[in-house]
Amino acid sequence: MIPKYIDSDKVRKILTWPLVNAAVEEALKAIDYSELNAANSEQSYKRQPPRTITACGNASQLLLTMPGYVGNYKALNAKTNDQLPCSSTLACKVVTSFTNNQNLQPPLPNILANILLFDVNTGELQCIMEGTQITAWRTAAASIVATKYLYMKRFPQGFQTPIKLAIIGCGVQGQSHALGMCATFNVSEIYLWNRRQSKADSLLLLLQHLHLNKVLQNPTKIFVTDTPAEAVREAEVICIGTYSPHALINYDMLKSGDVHINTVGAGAVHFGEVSQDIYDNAVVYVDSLINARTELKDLKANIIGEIGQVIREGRSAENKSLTIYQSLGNFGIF
Ligand SMILES: NC(=O)C1=CN([C@@H]2O[C@H](COP(=O)(O)OP(=O)(O)OC[C@H]3O[C@@H](n4cnc5c(N)ncnc54)[C@H](OP(=O)(O)O)[C@@H]3O)[C@@H](O)[C@H]2O)C=CC1
Ligand SMILES: O=C([O-])C1=[NH+]CCC1
Repeated sequence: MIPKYIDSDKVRKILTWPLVNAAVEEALKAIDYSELNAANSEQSYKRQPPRTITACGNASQLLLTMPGYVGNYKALNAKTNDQLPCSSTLACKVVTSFTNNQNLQPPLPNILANILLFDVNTGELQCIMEGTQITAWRTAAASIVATKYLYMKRFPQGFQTPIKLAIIGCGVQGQSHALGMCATFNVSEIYLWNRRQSKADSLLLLLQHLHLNKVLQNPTKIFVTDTPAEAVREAEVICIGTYSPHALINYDMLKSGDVHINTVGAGAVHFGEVSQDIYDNAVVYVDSLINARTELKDLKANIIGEIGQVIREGRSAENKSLTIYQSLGNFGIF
């Protein structure tokens, strides 16, 4: 059987922020470190082993494999909301992170992804889905869900609470975080910083265009800053996604009071964009403890647990004004 190929145009057409946010919230909720092997033939269950990271030549060229299995789940028909028959999904996301791609002529994304879907009865490969955009949207959506549960829940207005947002790094991740956050929350001000300012300027123009065309509804004041410190000075929510090998923000730069940080980048080592003194003053939540155990083993931080547990138990984040969502990635299924 020749597997079906779903290209990036087809994938892009079905992505909307409400859809992706809801799917990612479900996926985060389903990650449960404590029940990893609780398979039961009657109930829905999942298996998501740790991902593998293979250096291909040097540490700036990586191959990541992210398998996942969900057994016996009942999805809803997106149009009618009717329950579909019970099904199972076996998938593996395969990602490359080659940090020189942006310098090629023409440039390629540094992060490229494909998602493989298999027949659950025979193991045959059924479908290859272009996953580069899904990765950009999914990662931002996970930060959005983390912001909703770790930050927005602190305020009586909840979702409608106006926020001042900082985007540190305006590459693929910075852009998807800016767009997703503005589409989901009431962002009153957004501060953009990028090492090469031209990318921050382009993101400013894109956001202005989307506001003008009413794709983004809430009015947002948009600023490009000269330094990361200026970008975060007023910010209540900070999204940082770069390949920087050293910290770009430290504790003294942050405003006092409630602040939430989504840190998604840093390349081969999945932390380090944020200084040690920020971790010293924060509580940290992750997407997947099983990956954190290896990938964050050198991070000195108060890691409370998985964001999925906060969602499942409906509890608030620890009573601390500074929270961090440390995003590693890894959804074989989404
Ligand atoms: N947690 C997760 O699930 C995921 C994490 N990631 C991670 O997010 C990060 C960004 O990925 P992506 O947006 O796709 O990559 P891009 O190549 O699109 O963007 C990279 C960004 O990093 C900046 N940058 C690179 N080196 C430095 C440096 N030394 N100091 C400051 N800024 C720097 C670039 O600035 P400039 O434009 O000036 O070069 C650019 O803004 C990576 O670390 C990647 O591994 C990606 C996908 C999923
Ligand atoms: O989950 C993911 O797709 C990735 N995490 C780090 C780089 C890509």
